[in-house]
Amino acid sequence: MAPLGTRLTVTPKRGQALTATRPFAAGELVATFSNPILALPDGPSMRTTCNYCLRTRASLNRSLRTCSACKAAVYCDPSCQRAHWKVVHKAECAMFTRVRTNVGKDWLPTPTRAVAQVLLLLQARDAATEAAFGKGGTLEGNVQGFRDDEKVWADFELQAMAAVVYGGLLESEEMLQRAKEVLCKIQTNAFNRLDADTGMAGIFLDAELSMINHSCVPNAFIGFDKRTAMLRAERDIAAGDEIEISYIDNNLSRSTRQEGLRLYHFECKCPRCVDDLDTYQVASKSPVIPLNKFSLQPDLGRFTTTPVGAARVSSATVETAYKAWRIEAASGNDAIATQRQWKLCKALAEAKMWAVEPIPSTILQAVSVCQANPSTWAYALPLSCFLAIECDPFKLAAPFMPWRVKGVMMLAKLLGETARLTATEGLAKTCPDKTLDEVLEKSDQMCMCEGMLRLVVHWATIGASEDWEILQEAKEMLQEVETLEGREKESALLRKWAMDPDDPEANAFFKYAVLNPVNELAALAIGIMDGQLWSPSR
Ligand SMILES: C[S@@+](CC[C@H](N)C(=O)[O-])C[C@H]1O[C@@H](n2cnc3c(N)ncnc32)[C@H](O)[C@@H]1O
Repeated sequence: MAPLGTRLTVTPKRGQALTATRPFAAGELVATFSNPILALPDGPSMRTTCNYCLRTRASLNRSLRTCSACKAAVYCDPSCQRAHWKVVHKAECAMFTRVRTNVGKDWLPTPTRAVAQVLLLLQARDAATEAAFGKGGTLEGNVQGFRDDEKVWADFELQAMAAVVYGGLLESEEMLQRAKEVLCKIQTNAFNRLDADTGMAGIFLDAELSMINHSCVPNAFIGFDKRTAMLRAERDIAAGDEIEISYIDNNLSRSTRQEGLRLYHFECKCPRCVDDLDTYQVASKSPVIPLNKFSLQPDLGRFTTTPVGAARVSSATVETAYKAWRIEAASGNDAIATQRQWKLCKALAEAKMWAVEPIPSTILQAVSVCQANPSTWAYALPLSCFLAIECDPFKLAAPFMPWRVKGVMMLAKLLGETARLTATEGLAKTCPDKTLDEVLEKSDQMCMCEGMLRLVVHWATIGASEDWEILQEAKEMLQEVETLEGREKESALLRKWAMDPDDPEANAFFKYAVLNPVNELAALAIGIMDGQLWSPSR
């Protein structure tokens, strides 16, 4: 069954597909998926994450209760424990006693646990699991494709064996074969449930959601909230359009994307792949560009003319830089490693291709490096401004995309902090740079902060669920900032701008009080990356 507003179709070259039966506006929720067959945290984090609702101990800020039988699975409360027992833990609980006895561990690697769960649910004749994973089940497995890849298949054999042994299942050739087929289906259909807020991963598999095919220029995206996946339109979708999401980071170069898609066993024929388009070329064709009128990059012309006046570097150069960067990035993320990674971005930086990886990832990492050291802390602000105006809008042309909203929220928080320090004169003491200090001194950082918060509240309301932590936090901060004494006039103008960005007076104020200082700060970023960050001087 397909969710309301969609229907299942079958295409000759791509198998089953999900197609819209009515139009969806950009940002609109297409469907929610709350009854996954698999929803589990990654390996060892099953000890620090509620095994049912998948909220982490850190986000809940309290200790979790452990299953008294297996002493492995943990829960945030008795209702989650009962619900998990019903959906799967009843079948898998004894497995963890075996694991402890055999290898002295209280967790299993994610794929092993996932395969064991499916096999145990099949054994218990669970209807949904049978319909998806049973003989003639709905899920594509690309079994032959995996079998042809010797290295992958050898890996699958080990994982399948572990699932059968720890699952306490009959160790027959038939069971092992079945376990490998289950693994193929999981690999093809499960989502990496990357939690944007905590950075925690895990896997999520829902049989209906698995019907969605891939494109590197998708028209939809998925967000996760606890045990629910939400499918939203990334741009307007017309009735009759196939709904497509990206299985991988679609901003990476073509060969890196192809490497990521290898495990799905198909050749992507999207325009980005066929014409080998870079991030800017894709952004320039995006139908959601006009939404950026209400954003930190309201100069819509930039979407079609950027990078300005520079010769584009070839995709081969991008590939080489990214490959070298990936090796370097794996070696560390401290200041020295980040500086080395930045050097590998040189060719792209000279061409001003700021939104092309590995530049954004390196700058984002530099933000963390700055924040870890009091003498460089303030540099995080110009670097984040740069990401918000020169990288994120071109990588994610829709301003409601959660990663983009998160970047603006990061700025709001930094500004709240620098405003507090400037007011107490603490910033001048810690700010490592005179020019930065001067820009901050003359800017109204509270106005900038409020502008950011209004953007977050506006876009998160469109592209995320009401209880998204970032949205809640932004609303609370906005309430505080709005009610600060002495800023009634500024706040009224920003409120007016949020309601009508075309209002001349409000728009001019937003430009003067928010956009101009953000651009001035961003202008310092490359100098910081090229030198000051690594040898701060005053
Ligand atoms: C999650 S499933 C999607 C549903 C699948 N089409 C089916 O019939 O069950 C992933 C598999 O769908 C196919 N697929 C997804 N996107 C595709 C695309 N753009 N072109 C061709 N095949 C695609 C590949 O076989 C891939 O391994």
